[in-house]
Amino acid sequence: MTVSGPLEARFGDIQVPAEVQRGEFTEIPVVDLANMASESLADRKQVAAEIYKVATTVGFFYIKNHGLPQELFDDAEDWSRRFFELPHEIKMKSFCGGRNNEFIGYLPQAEDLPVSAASHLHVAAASKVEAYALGYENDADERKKAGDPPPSDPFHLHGPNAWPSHEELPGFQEWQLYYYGELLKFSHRLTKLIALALNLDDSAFDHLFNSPGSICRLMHYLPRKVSAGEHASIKPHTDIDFFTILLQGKVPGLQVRNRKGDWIAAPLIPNALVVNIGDTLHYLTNGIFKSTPHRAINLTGEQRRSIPFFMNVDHTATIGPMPEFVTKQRPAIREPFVYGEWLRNLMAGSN
Ligand SMILES: O=C(O)CCC(=O)C(=O)O
Ligand SMILES: [Fe+2]
Repeated sequence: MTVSGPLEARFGDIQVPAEVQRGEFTEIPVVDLANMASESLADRKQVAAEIYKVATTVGFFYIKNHGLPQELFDDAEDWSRRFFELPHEIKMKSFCGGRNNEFIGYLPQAEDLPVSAASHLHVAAASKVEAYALGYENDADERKKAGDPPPSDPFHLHGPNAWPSHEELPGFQEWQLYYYGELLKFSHRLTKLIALALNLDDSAFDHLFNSPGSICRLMHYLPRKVSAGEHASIKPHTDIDFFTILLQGKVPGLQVRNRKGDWIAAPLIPNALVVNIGDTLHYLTNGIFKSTPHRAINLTGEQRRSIPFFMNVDHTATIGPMPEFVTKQRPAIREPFVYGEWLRNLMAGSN
């Protein structure tokens, strides 16, 4: 792995206005990925340079010409609608509470949460928002063959996924695995572009994604009236993952906070997806890539269906500032930690 030239110099070189370099952006930039799969390394590096620019300043960007077919996303919205239209009792059969990995399964809106649910679920549940999340399975990973052993799981964070049965929603499981698999494949390619953006070998992150803890989440925001002083549907947060690829669907609602504290709306751009850098990549790059706070709010009077795909590293991966990004001027921002252990603590509410 090599980094050519001091990073501070690279950072200083980027052609963006000073206020954007300070994180005071007023819109979410768009990166054109048309050359992502070019045979020419120079072409790929040009796209990577764009990513470097936006990941070090805004931390959020749209991707267009990503090569994923619109049909994939139209189908996804349709399946999401069908899932959330199921009766409450059926959705509750996949309830995330009390499972090994409480990030997986169905999380009802706060109003419908069982009183007995653990307190951290009450914190996570939002008013007028329900969600359903799928975790990693070999079956969704094109690199795995039939008979391959399941991922090693020392932290008991992998599966099993919670599905509505074939009778309850025929075709849903198959679609979920397919969609997850397509997003996982694409995300792998994006990790390579990100490695290039950081002047690393494009395989530099491959070892972190053998059986990744990635999660595909269907989200359903019901229409709601927000009275004075009330806040967003999904509260301000940063994502804890490597990066997130978000399908906003047909209804906007995402807002991103700049470093002045202004909330910048992320409008819908046809056929574009939103990517944001998560805390894991922020730590790996020793803070060079920004994990930016955001929230979502649905004030349209319509139902909103978004689908974030959280690209996570392996639960067994050790995460910490890579030596390439640690200098005397930029000391390590945190100690290395094991990702799955950190998630476990998060679930226990102690991080
Ligand atoms: O629904 C959205 O637009 C964003 C959701 C989000 O930020 C999240 O689930 O982490
Ligand atoms: Fe998020």
